[in-house]
Amino acid sequence: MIVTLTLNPSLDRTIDVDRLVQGTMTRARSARIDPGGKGVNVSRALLANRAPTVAVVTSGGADGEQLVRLLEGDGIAVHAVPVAGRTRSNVTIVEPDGVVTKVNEPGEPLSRKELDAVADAVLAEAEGASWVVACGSLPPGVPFDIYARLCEFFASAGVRVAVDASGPALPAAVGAGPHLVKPNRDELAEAVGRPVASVGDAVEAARELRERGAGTVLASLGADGAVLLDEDGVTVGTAPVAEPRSTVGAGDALLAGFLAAGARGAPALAEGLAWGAAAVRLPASRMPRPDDIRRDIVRIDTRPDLGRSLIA
Ligand SMILES: Nc1ncnc2c1ncn2[C@@H]1O[C@H](COP(=O)(O)OP(=O)(O)O)[C@@H](O)[C@H]1O
Ligand SMILES: O=P(O)(O)OC[C@H]1O[C@](O)(COP(=O)(O)O)[C@@H](O)[C@@H]1O
Repeated sequence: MIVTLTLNPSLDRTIDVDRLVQGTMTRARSARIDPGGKGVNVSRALLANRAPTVAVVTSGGADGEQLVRLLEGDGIAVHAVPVAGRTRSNVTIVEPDGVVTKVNEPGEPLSRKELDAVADAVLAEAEGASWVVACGSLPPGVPFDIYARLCEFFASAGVRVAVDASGPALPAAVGAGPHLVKPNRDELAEAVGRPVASVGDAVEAARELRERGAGTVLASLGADGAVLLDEDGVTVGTAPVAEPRSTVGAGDALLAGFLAAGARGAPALAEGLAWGAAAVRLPASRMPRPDDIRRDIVRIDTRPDLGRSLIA
């Protein structure tokens, strides 16, 4: 069982337009709503591939109720913690040439009591779980070391913790010794305070995060695939997609595939890459099902070309 935690979930609104011109009124061609937030997406991808999971989410107002309804409608086990603040909406605007514009709301603050209720929910669900996966941005005012505290707590309880965080929450969590972190290229660069322009830069940055406390670093590099650094060493992989449709949630699909496949070494990296590539071929934040996943396109390299520049 994999428990995901999304403190700042969302209703993901994807709007297709012919052309977006800033400062003008644009009529949409179509629109859809998906349940969103990084942990939520990890649970959606796991369930779509019949891996047992439960999603712990906060839920506020009518939008929070809709989020829970959508998840339950998909058959996902949800542990919703009611909160006073409204669940946010994140908007993705897609143009026919694939240009994507995203606006993520900050979300609303959580009270001390609400945070305690979330902690109780995670604790209850984590009984007997293989992983707790804490993902996504933190609502305003939530302490940046909350994921770090989660790592420290579960280290003594014997449950592995994976963290997908940005900003100061990532280095704080790394220092608390998580079993796994999944930064993307920007998050990796911010965490080490230098640019990541090549595969070698990504490997060096991942190495630094391991030295600071992370057990495994799964660094996602968009179209350049991913770098895995764990106790077995460095593995780099790619899974090219000729015509990407939507990269929203691709990192979440990568992480879900990696965890579902055992979270270790080249086989898990290959599975994660296959799920990530499948997500990129699907519209909006649709998570891949078994029929969408092609493992034949994955290329794994245990002796990577460290000098290879990443796509700008
Ligand atoms: N344009 C793309 N072509 C092929 N695969 C992609 C593309 N963008 C993302 N992916 C896949 O999705 C994974 C996650 O994407 P990335 O953008 O790094 O993460 P995040 O969504 O967390 O920002 C990548 O490691 C890769 O496997
Ligand atoms: O918590 P954040 O960083 O605002 O991100 C939330 C957004 O991330 C997503 O989970 C997409 O994830 P990716 O960043 O992997 O594309 C959306 O469903 C959601 O709207």
